[in-house]
Amino acid sequence: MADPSLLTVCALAKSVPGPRLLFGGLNLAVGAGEIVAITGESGVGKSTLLNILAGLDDADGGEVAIEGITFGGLDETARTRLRRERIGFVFQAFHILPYLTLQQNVALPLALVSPDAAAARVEAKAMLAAVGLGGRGEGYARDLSGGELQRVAIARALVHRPALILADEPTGNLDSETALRVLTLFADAARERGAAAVLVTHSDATAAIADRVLTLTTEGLVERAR
Ligand SMILES: Nc1ncnc2c1ncn2[C@@H]1O[C@H](COP(=O)(O)OP(=O)(O)OP(=O)(O)O)[C@@H](O)[C@H]1O
Repeated sequence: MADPSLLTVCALAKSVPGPRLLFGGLNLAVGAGEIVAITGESGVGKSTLLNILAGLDDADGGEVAIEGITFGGLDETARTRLRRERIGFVFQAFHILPYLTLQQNVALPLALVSPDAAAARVEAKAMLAAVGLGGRGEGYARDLSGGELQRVAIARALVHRPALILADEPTGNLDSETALRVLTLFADAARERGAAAVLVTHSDATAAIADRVLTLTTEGLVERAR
């Protein structure tokens, strides 16, 4: 049985201007080593939920705790630090910085928490190779396809071995073989070093590596029979 304390979400509520309720009374517990997939119709609020879990957006009510630490009790500096050190985030729009090389982009999470630039370079290089982009580290985002950018984003989210991985449609731009390759990285992070992962997805292959598949509704997350 997984330890339910890595990510706990209690009575979370969020509305957007309209006003329209995206969700209310949302509860979730994700243990170390557990992978949860979240599905739901377009516009239902999956990306908004992920942003709240990462402390990038505020809920209207409820609480999110990572390893027992609630975002609500932290100032902006402490929030940023928790996010940098403990979370790896794959954004739907990737957000690869155009003025840094790909290797520098991937090394960024390490550079922000450790002064050892040489070690960060080595780890970034290895991570790029792991997503099938070995030898491309000196290139820039402008030269990459959507699927390649997505893989750089995944390498950057995993390089600092975060306790919590949050990924928004992480295989949306990938062919099935490449998708399987990156999904193995998520699965390895969970099984080998006890990371917890929340993956927003429409893909059956991604749902297949998850321990639970949940559907987002206005009443919260509903477990899907498998
Ligand atoms: N700041 C905002 N102002 C108004 N509406 C917003 C705001 N932020 C989000 N929304 C709306 O909230 C809804 C949920 O958006 P969100 O991106 O979370 O959905 P999603 O489930 O991830 O969708 P998709 O699967 O298409 O990516 C959308 O209808 C969006 O237009």
